[in-house]
Amino acid sequence: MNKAYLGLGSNMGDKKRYLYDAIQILNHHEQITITTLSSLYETAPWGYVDQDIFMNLVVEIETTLGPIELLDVCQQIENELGRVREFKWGPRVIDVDILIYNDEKIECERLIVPHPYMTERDFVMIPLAEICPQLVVKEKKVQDWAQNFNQEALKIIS
Ligand SMILES: Nc1nc2nc(S)n(CCO)c2c(=O)[nH]1
Repeated sequence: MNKAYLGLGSNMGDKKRYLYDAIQILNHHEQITITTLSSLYETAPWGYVDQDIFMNLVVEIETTLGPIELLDVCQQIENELGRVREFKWGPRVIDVDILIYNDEKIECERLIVPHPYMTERDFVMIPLAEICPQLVVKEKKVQDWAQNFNQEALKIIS
């Protein structure tokens, strides 16, 4: 059995609904079990800032899928929910990123794990610290990475 952490985000349309639908598709996949969900956070856009605020959360899963098979499922979910890639780091109805896969370091054309930008992103590290503060990522505990960010900047929404 493999353990992975996925970062989900949306900043277009009914953001909560898109995130809920993505979680439902993951949970109904016969080779994926959702074991923990972070809270849902309202977050300021990172990377390309001239866009709407995001909603983000992190999901812990157990899966029998390999990393590329899991990536295929994540991309299928994005396609199924209507994601259109207009430009890099632009607005999107849904994003499902693989952040961590076991303790593997993967670097291939389609996939880099741990996610290359994850430790620079409050919208990843703060939800991740909520569910697995002691996990070590890039040789440092998640809780220590999360302390680099202003915890107040992210609002937990119900
Ligand atoms: N707050 C926030 N900013 C973002 N910038 C990009 S790109 N993304 C997409 C992440 O792959 C986000 C995001 O999910 N949340």
